[in-house]
Amino acid sequence: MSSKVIIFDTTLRDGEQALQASLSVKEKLQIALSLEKCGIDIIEVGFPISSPGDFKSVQTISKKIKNSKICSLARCVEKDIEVAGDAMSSSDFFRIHIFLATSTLHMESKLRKNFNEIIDMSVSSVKKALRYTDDVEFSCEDASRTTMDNLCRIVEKLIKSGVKTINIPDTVGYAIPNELSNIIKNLFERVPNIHKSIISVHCHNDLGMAVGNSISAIQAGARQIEGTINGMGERAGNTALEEIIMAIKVREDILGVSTNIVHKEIYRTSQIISQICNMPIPANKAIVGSNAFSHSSGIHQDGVLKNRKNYEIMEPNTIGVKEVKLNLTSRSGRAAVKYYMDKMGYKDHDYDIDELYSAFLKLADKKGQVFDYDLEALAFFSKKQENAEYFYLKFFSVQSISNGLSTASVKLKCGKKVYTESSTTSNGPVDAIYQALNKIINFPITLQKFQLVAKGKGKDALGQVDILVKYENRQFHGIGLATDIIESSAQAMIDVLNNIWKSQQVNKKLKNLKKY
Ligand SMILES: CC(=O)SCCNC(=O)CCNC(=O)[C@H](O)C(C)(C)COP(=O)(O)OP(=O)(O)OC[C@H]1O[C@@H](n2cnc3c(N)ncnc32)[C@H](O)[C@@H]1OP(=O)(O)O
Ligand SMILES: CC(C)C(=O)C(=O)O
Ligand SMILES: [Mg+2]
Repeated sequence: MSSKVIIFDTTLRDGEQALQASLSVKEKLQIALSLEKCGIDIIEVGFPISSPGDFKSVQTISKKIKNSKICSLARCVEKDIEVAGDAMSSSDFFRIHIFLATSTLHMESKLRKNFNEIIDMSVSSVKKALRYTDDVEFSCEDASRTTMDNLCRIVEKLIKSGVKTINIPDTVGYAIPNELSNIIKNLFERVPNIHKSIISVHCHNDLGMAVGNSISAIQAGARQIEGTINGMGERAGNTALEEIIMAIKVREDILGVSTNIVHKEIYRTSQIISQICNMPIPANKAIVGSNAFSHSSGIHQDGVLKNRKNYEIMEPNTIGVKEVKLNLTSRSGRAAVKYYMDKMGYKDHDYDIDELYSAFLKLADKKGQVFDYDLEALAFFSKKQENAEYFYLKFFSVQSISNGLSTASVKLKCGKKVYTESSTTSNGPVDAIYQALNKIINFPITLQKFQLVAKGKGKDALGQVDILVKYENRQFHGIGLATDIIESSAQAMIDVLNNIWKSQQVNKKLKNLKKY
């Protein structure tokens, strides 16, 4: 049996079924290109009979993708198979994926057919598909609720009729790991021609077991895993491919298999797909969540700083994550505070760690998250200076008109003086207000992240804006909270400006100290 597991991605088909609005041709192509770069073996790009738009995207993607195999879905319906073959005709090698339900429940109450009719429909559809390609996959939909006798019977017939890949879907996410691996083992034991095909599984996550089920299927002999990036898909989603891929890599000692994936592309691919599909990734999502490689509690941070392996089972840069984050919160200890001070170039004798740590705890309890520049301010500012905000927004007004132009005016208090400026742009009111502020401050800053979330429900919910800005090779965070989202955007920028200003004052103070 091969030690390679084929990775079959269905983000553009099963994943897209979960979206509130279908993707455009351009968006689908962008996703397909990133999956190809990630080394995905087979990309299921659509279900071309379902709409002219889907046909067009399958056609477009088929012309562009060269290093992954393209695949399209079809029912056991002649027209579906014909349309799938036509849509992919410009690809040098492609797969047609046919499916038909085999469980008694689906046969009786959905398809209204008996099992003999199901076998006939399946075998004749395979024959039709073989006219377009020699690579035909067949899925016995709802296989995990199909009787073992029926499953063995139909699988044998399908392999005989030329199917190269037999897929065993857990369509409704009902199976548990031991059960799915028994189904695969039974197929290997009871179907005489089973070794002429590759056995695949396609799991759904209704009970949160899609990845566990897929892994147990690999252990029982499955050599193709179907799933989606970030686990997107019908209802609770599909097997999250990034989790399977990394489980295979990290637990090679037990699983003894590998994939063709370019691991360093995983994080990037996940981010692209999340953004295009407008499906945010939960912070605690395995592998690709923003917390997956960050450490928050003091004991873990201390352990990681002594030896990363204490709390990291894989290196973040394996999947393309550049930085491990140690969050500075009131759960952090001295080790993390010292780590950030070291990182900024301060030596132990520059500050008193016990004093700094107790000031840090007070600030962390008040502010939630603390950043490196906050530590600097705590270590080198007097109490009075530390709490003083240098910049303060006294007034703003914004006008957006339908030809696309936005004008913003601001009145900003800078220390003891007040300045007024305005700016007009075609990039919307937030950009207009940011430009007006920067006309006054004139800091060479680059906005790296802008995130707006509603805190609460309804029209009067508070809008929280979090921004990340780069200034002279350092990153500064800012938060703004107001019911008016333009105001919260402006407040977030002013928070950043105050943080930069404080850090400049620390630098000035340290330079002056060095003179003596
Ligand atoms: C488990 C899965 O994920 S399967 C894939 C699910 N994906 C989708 O359904 C997305 C795309 N679907 C569509 O665009 C449409 O449903 C279409 C174009 C496929 C069909 O549209 P319609 O012809 O209007 O049929 P509708 O969706 O209402 O019903 C599905 C029909 O397909 C039949 N059918 C379902 N599966 C199969 C199959 N594998 N082979 C043959 N017929 C099937 C159903 O029995 C039903 O037939 P009926 O109308 O004679 O009762
Ligand atoms: C079409 C098949 C493979 C499917 O998506 C399922 O059974 O979940
Ligand atoms: Mg599915």
